[in-house]
Amino acid sequence: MALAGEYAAMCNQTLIMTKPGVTLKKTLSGAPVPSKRVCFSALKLKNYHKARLGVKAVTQIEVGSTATTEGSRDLKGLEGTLELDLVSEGELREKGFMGLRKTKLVCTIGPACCSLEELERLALEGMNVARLNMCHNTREWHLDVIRKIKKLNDKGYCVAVMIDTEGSQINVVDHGAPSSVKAEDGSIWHFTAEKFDGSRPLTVQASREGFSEGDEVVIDGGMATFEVVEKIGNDLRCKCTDSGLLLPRAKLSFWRDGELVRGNYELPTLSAKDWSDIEFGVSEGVDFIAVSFVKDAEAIRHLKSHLSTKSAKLAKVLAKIECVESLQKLQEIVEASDGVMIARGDLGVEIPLEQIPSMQEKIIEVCRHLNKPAIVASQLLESMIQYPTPTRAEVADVSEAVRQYADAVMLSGESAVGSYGQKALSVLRTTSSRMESWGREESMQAHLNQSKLRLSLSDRIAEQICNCAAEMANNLGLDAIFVYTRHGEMASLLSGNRPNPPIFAFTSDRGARMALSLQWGVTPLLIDLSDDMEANTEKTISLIKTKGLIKEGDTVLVISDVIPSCATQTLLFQSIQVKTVA
Ligand SMILES: Nc1ncnc2c1ncn2[C@@H]1O[C@H](COP(=O)(O)OP(=O)(O)O)[C@@H](O)[C@H]1O
Ligand SMILES: C=C(OP(=O)(O)O)C(=O)O
Ligand SMILES: [K+]
Ligand SMILES: [Mg+2]
Repeated sequence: MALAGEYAAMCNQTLIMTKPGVTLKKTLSGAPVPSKRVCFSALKLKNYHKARLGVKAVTQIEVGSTATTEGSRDLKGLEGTLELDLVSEGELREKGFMGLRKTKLVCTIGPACCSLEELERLALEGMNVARLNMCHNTREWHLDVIRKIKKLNDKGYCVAVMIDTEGSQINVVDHGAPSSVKAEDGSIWHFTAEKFDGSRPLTVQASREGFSEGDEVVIDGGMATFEVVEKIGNDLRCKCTDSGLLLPRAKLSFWRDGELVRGNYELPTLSAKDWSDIEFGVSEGVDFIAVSFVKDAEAIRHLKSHLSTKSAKLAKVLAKIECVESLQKLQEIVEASDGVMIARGDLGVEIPLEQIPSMQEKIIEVCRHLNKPAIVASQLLESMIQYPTPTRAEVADVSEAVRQYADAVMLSGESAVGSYGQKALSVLRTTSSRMESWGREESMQAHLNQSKLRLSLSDRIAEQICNCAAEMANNLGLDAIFVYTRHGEMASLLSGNRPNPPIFAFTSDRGARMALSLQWGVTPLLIDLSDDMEANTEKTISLIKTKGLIKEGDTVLVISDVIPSCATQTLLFQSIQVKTVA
């Protein structure tokens, strides 16, 4: 009764309420819809001639056996097309509803996987999002990859594109060798911002003003360490104090008296190059923009408001959590963004490595509560850059991210430059699928409810619907959840409950479909939605049945948050129904 009471008190709208189990008679376009008694909630609202009664919001909770494909309704006008990607369709045919993988897979694209054939192999292997790290390679190269992915999507794949900004970091630009070089203990190196001609050159980006003698220079979070022995103008003369490898684009951090020197973070979150890369990404219609070294919510808000003036299709903005400031302002950053990447590479430079697993779990949990996807990134299968099998520890790391309910896991060098990118992706896929099914078998996924973080009534109703829907779907052992959603909001909200059955999100918005590629457990499908929810449901079930993907006796839970376009602006139609395919 809580929902009904709250609803009536706060909304002051006309409501139709009956006792539990009593069904209001109604017709929808003249078609009788049989409904059964359901011991589910004290509230049972029906879509009851809302226009006549002046009802602004209708919540319908209905459980019934409905002849969905044949018989009860005139299917004229219900023909249409349904875009389900090739890979999900194959997975569904082969393994059934419960075989659909929940954890999404992101691959960094680099020279090792940028041909059309290689990209297609990754798509077939389950890549949901292709990441382009703007730190590397040319504009033309990135453009070529984006165009190839569009080509694959035209063939029936559904791969979203993410660009990842370079951000303000100090990188090795040139260390005088084509690949990695070893720095020996006690050897002397020069760090310069200029092209350097002398011996042991190390050309690094950004100015090192403010750094002083005695500072420690740490390469790639500990691959090698140097001490600044002398400042010569704007250059630094450094002695290697801990030998190790210098990779071509290694990252540098400066430490003084055991504390990180924040000099490089005084640079803006988005540099002129980042803005130019973002313009490029927007003009190419990328789906996600991941912002490096986010320090507060302001940079994210600024970028989002900039994007909203740019084009109709809004790229989603992901905040990379990779510095201490982003941990300190985690909540506000997650709230402002459309999701996060837990960028463990740089994060591991800033906080002790042993803190990363617990920090990762905390970030994922904050994201789940705020209904934002979280990607776990960096070094998941690092050894596979060189070797065809992962270490046991790497497999355990991937499993842990899945157990923590990350929305997605990501490959970096493993796919970009590694010799076994496709195999690494297959390891991610099989490891996450196994962990997911084990979680279900052991009932570890029971009832992850949304907490009441949302403030508006309609948001809280949506949240309650998702809580109920997930609980019903799990308890009743339903086959699938169908969500009808214009902007993807309801589907992503439901994903937060991490229900057992797969979530099929039907949307007529291409951008919303792509954005859902990153959301745990959601298979996004493109379809024309009408204002008639019954018609939408019947049309989709009919089309899926025609494809042979759903059969008589399968049970689906149907949820909608579609706002009919013909209705008043404020009219909301939110419902839960259980349908048995006839
Ligand atoms: N577009 C690209 N072109 C060339 N090399 C790339 C590209 N993207 C990634 N790489 C390589 O893959 C490695 C891992 O990728 P990533 O984790 O994105 O970068 P980084 O190590 O710079 O943080 C990079 O160090 C770089 O060597
Ligand atoms: C993913 C990361 O960011 P980038 O590769 O851009 O440094 C990271 O630091 O882990
Ligand atoms: K980057
Ligand atoms: Mg980083």
